[in-house]
Amino acid sequence: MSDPISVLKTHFFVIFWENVKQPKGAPIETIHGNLQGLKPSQLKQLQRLYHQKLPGDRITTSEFAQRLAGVSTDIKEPVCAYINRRGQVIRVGVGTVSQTRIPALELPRYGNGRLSGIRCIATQLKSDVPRESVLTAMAMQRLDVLAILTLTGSGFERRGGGGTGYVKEAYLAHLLPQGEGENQTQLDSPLAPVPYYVSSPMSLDVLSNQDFLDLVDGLEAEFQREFVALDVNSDQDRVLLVGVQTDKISTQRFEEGLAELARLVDTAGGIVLQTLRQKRSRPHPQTVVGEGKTQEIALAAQTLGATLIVFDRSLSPAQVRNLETRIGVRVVDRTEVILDIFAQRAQSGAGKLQVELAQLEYSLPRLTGRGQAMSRLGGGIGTRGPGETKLETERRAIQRRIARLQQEVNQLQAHRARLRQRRQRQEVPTLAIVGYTNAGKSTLLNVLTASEIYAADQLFATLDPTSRRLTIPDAITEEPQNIVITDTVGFIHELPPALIDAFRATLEEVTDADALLHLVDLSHPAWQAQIQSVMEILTQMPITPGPALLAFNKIDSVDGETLRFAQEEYPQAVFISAANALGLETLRRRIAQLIDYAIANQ
Ligand SMILES: Nc1nc2c(ncn2[C@@H]2O[C@H](COP(=O)(O)OP(=O)(O)OP(=O)(O)O)[C@@H](O)[C@H]2O)c(=O)[nH]1
Ligand SMILES: [Mg+2]
Repeated sequence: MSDPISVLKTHFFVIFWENVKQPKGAPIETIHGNLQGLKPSQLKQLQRLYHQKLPGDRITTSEFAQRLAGVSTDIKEPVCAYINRRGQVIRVGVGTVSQTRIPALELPRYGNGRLSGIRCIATQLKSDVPRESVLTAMAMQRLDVLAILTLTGSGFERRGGGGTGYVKEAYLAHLLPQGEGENQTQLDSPLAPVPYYVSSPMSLDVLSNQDFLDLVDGLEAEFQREFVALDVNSDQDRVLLVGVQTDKISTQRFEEGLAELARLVDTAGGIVLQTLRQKRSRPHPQTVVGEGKTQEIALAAQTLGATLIVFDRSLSPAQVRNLETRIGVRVVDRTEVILDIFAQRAQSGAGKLQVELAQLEYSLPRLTGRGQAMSRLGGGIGTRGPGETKLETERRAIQRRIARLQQEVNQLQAHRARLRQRRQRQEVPTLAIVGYTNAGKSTLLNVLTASEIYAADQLFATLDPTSRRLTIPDAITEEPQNIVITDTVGFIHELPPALIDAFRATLEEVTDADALLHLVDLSHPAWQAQIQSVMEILTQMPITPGPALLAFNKIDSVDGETLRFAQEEYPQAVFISAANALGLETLRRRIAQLIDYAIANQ
């Protein structure tokens, strides 16, 4: 249970379980697509396609193609047959390739080093060149090949059985490897068209004499080579970011949010392959983005071999489920990425405790939500079973664990309170450094107190508060006096509530301090929004913290204009560079004045 990921795994197992249980009772010879108006005899004919077995080394035989074209001509609808590498027909559907395609979650997951191992033979009523949507459907399924048969409109049954004359011509289509060098550009650009090959029309004879194995082996070797060239580290998540810009948010703010999300993913150890954006007046209730965008994400995930989709906003459990079903890749929101970073960073027992609590609190309503969604569908056959029971047990186990962890956090809180009380009895004033993550708080504490606590160009480098003694000249007498200065966990825009709750023992170091030093990274393009976020989080704290001094850091990498602007806007602030020890004497003096003021006004 110490591994919080196991909770999520169970969660995903449940999703998967529900998806596979349905086909169980259904007949194997299901005909997919629109069956309206079909006669029983026509349905039989379609079902008989399942009895065909094709040779493994041919795309199709003439006989199979004619039979498929015959049914299609009879029902005046396109028909698709999907065939695996063993030559078995695994799916038959009435409609185009995009209408009959295999749902993402039912596709074997080969990653983009391989094709899906399934080919499709499809009929097309008109003789036109295959349409874009058909080729997109091919790419989304990573089909081995797609053969499209155009129809003559008539034909006849031979005396010995089997039809002839139904197929007019054939097109052969398949995905193409990207070619060297192009990969890189595709990663940064908005979704480049997926490269594919479409033959000119050929006779059915030529198509059925093509060597299928040769073609597919050649393609896969090429895909594999490119995949290896991408230097894919199997431990790292390959990530697509998805941003939804609603009316409420400016383009600049939206882009800053996406840039921060990319850094979060990077810090968590993922590789961002591509960012997809959509403008909507409000998120789609079921899938956040619209149907077209969902398809685009699925296609990009298939082509780029993504293993994770990260959304820039909170997702409801139902939205996650809907998206995962459509895209076929794990979907998480921003909060989960932040929780994951915290889980990786937590070093001390207290830190680990708080992270686990936060993760459980985040996942609990999601498990519950799932239970409610299932019961809303009504009880009865097929709804009972290990899924629901397991979920209930799991939920209760998590609740018990949360209660126990909360108790431990309470003890931690009491312990920290006793430490602070002892300091207060000795009447040592306390100062807490707060600020947006990566502002330079730990670096400042190090340079002020000659310490060596961990500071790094990462988000959430610090999780546990660290206190050090700092000697500063008294504001009036200039006599050296000791205060305690505490480095704290960084804040972030829209801090997940589960984190605020779980880290309250740590955050109390902030609320209990005599005064605050609010450090701002002036070199960050979004520094103003970051000040705003920190202020908002501070006002949400149960106890209002003491007076605060604003300090702008990293002035060494700030242009003159920004510096002048900030000085005009915040004339009371201090301007420093912690890394280059600039402005520290002024800072010490101002801290002394602040402490003096805070004590006098208590
Ligand atoms: N250029 C410049 N970089 C700085 C300065 N101060 C800190 N940094 C860099 O900023 C990065 C973040 O510093 P930290 O001290 O870890 O920041 P923090 O606020 O403690 O961050 P978290 O603990 O992650 O919230 C590090 O790479 C520092 O080297 C500065 O004055 N100038
Ligand atoms: Mg830090």
